[in-house]
Amino acid sequence: MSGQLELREVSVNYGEFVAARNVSLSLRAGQIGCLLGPSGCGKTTLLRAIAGFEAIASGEINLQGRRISSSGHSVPPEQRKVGMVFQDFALFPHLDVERNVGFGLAGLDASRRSQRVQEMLQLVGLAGYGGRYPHELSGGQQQRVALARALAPEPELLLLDEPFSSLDSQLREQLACEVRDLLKATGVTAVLVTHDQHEAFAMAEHIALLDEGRVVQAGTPWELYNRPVDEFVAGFMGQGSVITFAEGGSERLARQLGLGGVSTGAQHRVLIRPEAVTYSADSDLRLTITARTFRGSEYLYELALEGDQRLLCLAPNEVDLTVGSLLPVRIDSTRVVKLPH
Ligand SMILES: Nc1ncnc2c1ncn2[C@@H]1O[C@H](COP(=O)(O)OP(=O)(O)OP(=O)(O)O)[C@@H](O)[C@H]1O
Repeated sequence: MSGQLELREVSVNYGEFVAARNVSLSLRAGQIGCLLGPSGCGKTTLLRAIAGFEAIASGEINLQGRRISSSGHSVPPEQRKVGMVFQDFALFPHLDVERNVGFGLAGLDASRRSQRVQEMLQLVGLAGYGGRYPHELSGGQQQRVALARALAPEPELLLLDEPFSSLDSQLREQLACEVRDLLKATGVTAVLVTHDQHEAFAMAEHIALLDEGRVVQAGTPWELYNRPVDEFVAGFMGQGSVITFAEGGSERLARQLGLGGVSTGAQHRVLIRPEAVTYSADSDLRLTITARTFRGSEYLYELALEGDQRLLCLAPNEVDLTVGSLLPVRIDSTRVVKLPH
């Protein structure tokens, strides 16, 4: 049922404007990929190109080894075996849940269709809801119906366009995990579009981070978080401090932080995530607290370094110190990432 997806050097233009430039992405059958990036970076454009709603200017898109898009050639959307789930669910308001889910099953006879609809409702945890109308469901339930409708015709590929962004944040994370498990259970290949790195982390096995139409870095969530290729990736994937070690003054700061081995003498920058900085009562490294935020189980402390630089530290909430006092910390140098110039 599921297909291997390959985008090879795909560019999409709107007139003179290049919305996606030489984008490559490769997903194995059954893998969940993610196009991640800030607003306007070209995510939806690429998803629409994969679905067949947007022509591509160059490159090619292959699904299950079959070329579905290249410059001047495009298999129509309805022949691509691609299912879609949208941000606003896009359910038919005048159809009940059963008829919404069965919408793409016109080719099946009535009993087979009804059986498939029930299977799908069971799969998404909505057995017994078939007679309800969309307005009688919560947002999370509506999105599950949308998912059931998209999966019912057994697509080779499922495309999800910001599927959780209209839901509140707690439900979003819960549903993202549920949907990942569900997709893995069905074995369908999927591409998620989102601007939210937590959603990407919760669902995707492979992420392509885009900026201004280009892939800046592609890899596993772990690689993008822990081994960002530049400051944009580092900042987009999570909190952290980018510390500059200036030429000349670098040795002192590096020694102060216990990062002598990381320092090279020449000017360079490193990324230090908050979890690499731990509260350690007996540490000689004591830094002034400039701000703190309560995070429930932890405080996020902002600490002053020389040259107006800041370091972030996540400390357990029993470490309850006020702004202006000194926080003793240790930095795990193995988790410090050297950034390119
Ligand atoms: N039909 C169109 N005609 C001209 N330009 C367009 C068209 N659709 C999108 N664009 C432009 O292409 C760029 C990429 O848009 P796209 O919708 O793919 O971004 P996105 O990453 O999905 O953004 P968002 O997260 O805000 O939905 C934007 O600069 C947008 O203004």
